[in-house]
Amino acid sequence: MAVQGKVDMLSILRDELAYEGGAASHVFVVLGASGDLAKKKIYPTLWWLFRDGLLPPKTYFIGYSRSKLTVDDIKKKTLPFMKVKNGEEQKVEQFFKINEYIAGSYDSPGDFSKLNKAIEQKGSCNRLFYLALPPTVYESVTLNLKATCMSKSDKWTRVIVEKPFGKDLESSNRLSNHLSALFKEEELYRIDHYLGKEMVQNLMVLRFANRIFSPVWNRDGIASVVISFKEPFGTQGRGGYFDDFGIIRDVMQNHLMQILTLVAMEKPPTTNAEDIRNEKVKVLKSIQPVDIKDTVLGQYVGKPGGKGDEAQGYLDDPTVPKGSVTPTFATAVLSVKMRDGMVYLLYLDVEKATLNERKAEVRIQFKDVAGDIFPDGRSDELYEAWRIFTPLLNKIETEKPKPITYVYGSRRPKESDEFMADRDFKYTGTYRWTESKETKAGL
Ligand SMILES: NC(=O)C1=CN([C@@H]2O[C@H](COP(=O)(O)OP(=O)(O)OC[C@H]3O[C@@H](n4cnc5c(N)ncnc54)[C@H](OP(=O)(O)O)[C@@H]3O)[C@@H](O)[C@H]2O)C=CC1
Ligand SMILES: O=C1O[C@H](COP(=O)(O)O)[C@@H](O)[C@H](O)[C@H]1O
Repeated sequence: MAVQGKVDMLSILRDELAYEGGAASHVFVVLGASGDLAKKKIYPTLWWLFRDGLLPPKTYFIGYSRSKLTVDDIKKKTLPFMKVKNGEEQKVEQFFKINEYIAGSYDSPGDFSKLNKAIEQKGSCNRLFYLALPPTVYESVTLNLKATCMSKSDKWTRVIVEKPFGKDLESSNRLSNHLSALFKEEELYRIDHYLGKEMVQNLMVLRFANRIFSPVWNRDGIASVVISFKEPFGTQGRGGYFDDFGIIRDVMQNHLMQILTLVAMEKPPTTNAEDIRNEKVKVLKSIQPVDIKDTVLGQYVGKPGGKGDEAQGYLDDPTVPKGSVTPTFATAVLSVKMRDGMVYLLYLDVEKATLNERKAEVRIQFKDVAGDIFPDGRSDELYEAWRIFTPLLNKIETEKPKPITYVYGSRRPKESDEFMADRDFKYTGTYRWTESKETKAGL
């Protein structure tokens, strides 16, 4: 799980570059430059930093992956995600001028030497390597980086690895050992970009800095919590990574667990990263492994008659192996038993290609209050409002009375004024149909 405080690329670059005073050269290498993360998040973020003048003057970008591409190909892929405004076209050109692309494999020392030569051409520089890659290649890539691409002399190297950190407990431990044998802790960043999201960061403030929620956020107040993630699009060519991992590893084990810990943890003594981490770990230790009987798994199929992406089921994505049973949907129920006896029931719900809206949501179900005056749980307002109108609506349905007519966009029909006048209706301050009536009502 990511270290709190080292959350997104923006903060990494700000932290790392600040103490250089902008004097040194920097080379940012995107490994997996041909992929989805690179085009949707990494290149756009680099562009925004460049556009807003947040990078040191001598900064260069190198994309690296196996696909035979050019900088122009990268530009075409990522432009739709860069949110370029009118008048910024020239700046975009300048941005791509400081980009390079190198095709190479993830296990060839020769290809990493090529990459190193390209970096060396920028002179003595600090180096950041962002692994926008499936975790299956982290070991070979980092071995090659260590052997061939580290900064020389007084310059530093940073290696940034993405979630999921491993594929299961064993491979995660192995990866930890592998990375710590190669790099110092200060050279390593483990990223979970959900920690950088404003709403996620606000969860602690919501819980621990106000009087509304703190008193009810306990075993007496909360019945259950539902944490959901829904996306309106499918894998869109990410089968090379996704099919090996599936939705539980992709989103549930990391993004949703980070949210879960922030929802369920006790108040930390301070907002210091270690204190928060310790509280989160206590929550995680209180959760039993998820049982298959408490889980529902699914995989999306194309929508009959749907257009474009909608028509494409998971198995129709050409990057997904035929007959794959990898889940793209999962719901799981967990229970967290805290030391004070507090029990949360947690529903985790992750879905790709489901709604036509995108959402990540935490829903808290509070317990019923004692002495509930609405014992049958019926929404009484709704019930009464329908009770009042249903006989009328039924009558209209059966008798079909002829409606009076009125002209589109005109004032209300004259007949209705007469109808109201017949009843000696007292107009009140809210009546707004005609100027004369408004005046009469004293508005
Ligand atoms: N996409 C997203 O929105 C986000 C993704 N991430 C993380 O980023 C990482 C990469 O994800 P993403 O970019 O979506 O995945 P992609 O499937 O797009 O993979 C990235 C690149 O890796 C190479 N690749 C793909 N599959 C394999 C494979 N089996 N073996 C070797 N190389 C492969 C491909 O490049 P080539 O063939 O050219 O070498 C591909 O372009 C993952 O760890 C993911 O969890 C994190 C946050 C968001
Ligand atoms: O890590 C990932 O996150 C994205 C969703 O993140 P968002 O910030 O774009 O909402 C998800 O699409 C992807 O599958 C997963 O790898």
